[in-house]
Amino acid sequence: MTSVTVRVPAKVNLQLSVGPVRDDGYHDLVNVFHAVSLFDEVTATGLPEAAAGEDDPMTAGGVTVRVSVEGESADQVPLDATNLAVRAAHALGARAGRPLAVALHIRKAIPVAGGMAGGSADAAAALVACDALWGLGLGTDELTEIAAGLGSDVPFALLGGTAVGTGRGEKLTPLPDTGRYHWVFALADGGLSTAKVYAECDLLREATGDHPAWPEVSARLLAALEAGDPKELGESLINDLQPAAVMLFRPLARTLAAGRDHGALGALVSGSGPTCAFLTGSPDHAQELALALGVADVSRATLAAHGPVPGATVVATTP
Ligand SMILES: C[C@](O)(CO)[C@H](O)COP(=O)(O)OP(=O)(O)OC[C@H]1O[C@@H](n2ccc(N)nc2=O)[C@H](O)[C@@H]1O
Ligand SMILES: Nc1ncnc2c1ncn2[C@@H]1O[C@H](COP(=O)(O)OP(=O)(O)OP(=O)(O)O)[C@@H](O)[C@H]1O
Repeated sequence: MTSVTVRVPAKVNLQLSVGPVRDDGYHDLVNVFHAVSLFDEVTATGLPEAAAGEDDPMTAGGVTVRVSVEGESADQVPLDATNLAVRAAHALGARAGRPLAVALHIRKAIPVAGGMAGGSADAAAALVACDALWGLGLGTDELTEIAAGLGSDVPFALLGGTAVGTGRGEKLTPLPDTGRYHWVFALADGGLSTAKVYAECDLLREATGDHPAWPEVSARLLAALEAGDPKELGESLINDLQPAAVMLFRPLARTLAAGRDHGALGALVSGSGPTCAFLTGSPDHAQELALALGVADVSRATLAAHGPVPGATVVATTP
């Protein structure tokens, strides 16, 4: 094979309950992930191994990676070895034990630094694409282990669907697919740093003397998912990071209010934000809400999407 293309979804968090800070600086979570039909694509193309050279900043452990990006906010995506897809290829290639070289091309549709795990998605896609390109044949367990080392959200981007994440979000239990949910996402002008939003959450809790309880999965949310009931689901959505995201990005309060005023069944900040997510009852309802939010001028752009959808999947190969 000379090239492999993988499609990978964005996520929204149906429940993000943030527990106490751990000794390693991360927070224990209950994180109900939901993959939605907003996709990045990563194409991995083999390069002659002669491209590899240890003095090249894009070479690590005998693996040389080139990266290019097009699409949504492509200018904000790093093109050096900090790119999460590059880090994924380096981590995977290290398991091959032979010199390798690959070009990664990323087509972005997931907003950058938007709380929808776009970088994590690209890392997961790069793992799947390079595993196929290099014929490594690593199993799900091994890929998931490498994914968890790259970031807390990366294992879910491999899995997709709807799943409960515990630990720092990397330990996953899939939930059965019982419904199809129609979402509208309001994209913000700018991004938020995930680490800063967690830090702000800690500060707010300190200021209010609010000690977080050990997080537990919401029984109401699980029942809503089991019943496939969007109205119940809308009323069960939880994001403990929302107050912190709104504090750091004040216009979000207006965006969320506009969604509720225009009939969303549920409205919340997606993960660490600043994208806002609105649950609707049907594709038509989603289109109407997207239009109304556009007219209200409370976001940079609106996108309709549905979930759940599968995780990182090979969509094309070139022999
Ligand atoms: C907000 C979420 O997107 C919700 O799914 C995730 O919890 C963040 O996942 P991610 O972007 O993959 O985050 P990582 O790259 O693992 O960590 C980035 C930073 O977020 C904070 N972080 C992340 C996950 C976690 N359980 N506790 C944390 O405190 C830490 O400051 C960490 O340094
Ligand atoms: N492939 C990539 N795509 C987007 N951003 C990347 C990528 N690799 C590294 N980054 C860096 O990571 C930062 C966070 O980007 P990302 O789009 O993953 O944020 P996010 O969606 O808020 O993350 P999460 O929801 O997982 O917390 C960006 O500001 C960018 O500098």
